[in-house]
Amino acid sequence: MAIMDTFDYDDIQLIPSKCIIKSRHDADPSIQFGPHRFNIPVVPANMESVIDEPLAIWLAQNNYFYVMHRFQPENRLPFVQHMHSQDLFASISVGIKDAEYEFIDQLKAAGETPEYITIDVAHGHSDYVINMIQYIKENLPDAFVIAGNVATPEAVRDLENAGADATKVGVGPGKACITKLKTGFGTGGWQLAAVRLCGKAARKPIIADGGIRHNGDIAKSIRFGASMVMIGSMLAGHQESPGNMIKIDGKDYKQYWGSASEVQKGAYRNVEGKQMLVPFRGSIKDTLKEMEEDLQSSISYAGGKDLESIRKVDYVVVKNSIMNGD
Ligand SMILES: NC(=O)C1=CN([C@@H]2O[C@H](COP(=O)(O)OP(=O)(O)OC[C@H]3O[C@@H](n4cnc5c(N)ncnc54)[C@H](OP(=O)(O)O)[C@@H]3O)[C@@H](O)[C@H]2O)C=CC1
Ligand SMILES: Nc1nc2c(ncn2[C@@H]2O[C@H](COP(=O)(O)O)[C@@H](O)[C@H]2O)c(=O)[nH]1
Repeated sequence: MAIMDTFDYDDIQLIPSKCIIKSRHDADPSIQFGPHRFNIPVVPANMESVIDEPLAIWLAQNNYFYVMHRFQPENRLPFVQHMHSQDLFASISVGIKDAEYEFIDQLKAAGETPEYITIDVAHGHSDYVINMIQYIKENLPDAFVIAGNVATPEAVRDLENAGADATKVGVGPGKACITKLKTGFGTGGWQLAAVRLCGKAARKPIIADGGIRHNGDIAKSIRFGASMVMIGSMLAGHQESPGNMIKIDGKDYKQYWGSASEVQKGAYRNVEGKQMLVPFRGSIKDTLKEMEEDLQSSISYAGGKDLESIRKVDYVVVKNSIMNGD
């Protein structure tokens, strides 16, 4: 089967509806996601070059969603305990290898249920992911389980039916990704259309993961069915970001590396990611504030008062021409 009618973020413009608010301040861009309500539907990617413990603490304290990465596995139980000792929600990632089942056992034995657990693998449409969803639900029934990553409506339905509370959509659209080049597979170039297809099949929330290049792409993700948007490269260049700062010709950059890169894996085996530099952008607090303000504007253009109004707007397919005026 070939899916012919596809598009990506740059191919779409949303059409304004009559404004019903006096000020953009009156627009509410918050989102209920699992057991918490967050300021905006944005979550930094669960990558070692995007999030670390100090940033996770700041995000949780300030009402932003976060997902801690899984690349220092021994730190995860102390991390959950540390978050809970401060009355903050814990949100962690797991893989699907055998040792990860022992980690779920450890959490249970310690009496620590993270509020959110993300099953983070490249190809999430798999019985091994389904087994992990079921194991977490059996042993830590109060955890909100996010499973991914997937690219198809069938995958969304299979993971939801296995017990996932949300699914994460996006195989290969990431900035540090070379999956599409090395394997020929994925949603690179049609990520927004994949979000739309998956969103139509979903009965539970979906996270659009990868390919966000402008703040307006967040509103477009919401329009096409996402409840939350995961962002890597655009959130990796801040003073709070874990990557090293590099100066070239007087300009500051931060290192951003893929979770399946040689840098992350420590060996050139099954590499599907690269390391790159992203421009330094100052504090993440300012970037998140700007995203919030831009979403408030989006809600105003949608003719509503909250994110729900964005889901109803019409759109046009302009095929790669939204930058023509620049
Ligand atoms: N969103 C995306 O497009 C992508 C994201 N990533 C990120 O990179 C990190 C590493 O991912 P991943 O390689 O899944 O992690 P893991 O090394 O934990 O692999 C997951 C498990 O699935 C098995 N597996 C079977 N088929 C595949 C496949 N096609 N791709 C990957 N694993 C497979 C692996 O076995 P074995 O290793 O023996 O094959 C391994 O046991 C994750 O954080 C992931 O999110 C990576 C690529 C794409
Ligand atoms: N194919 C790969 N995808 C990766 C890798 N590391 C992370 N990712 C995915 O990218 C998004 C972030 O995308 P961005 O466009 O916002 O930068 C992240 O959440 C993962 O799903 C990798 O090594 N290879």
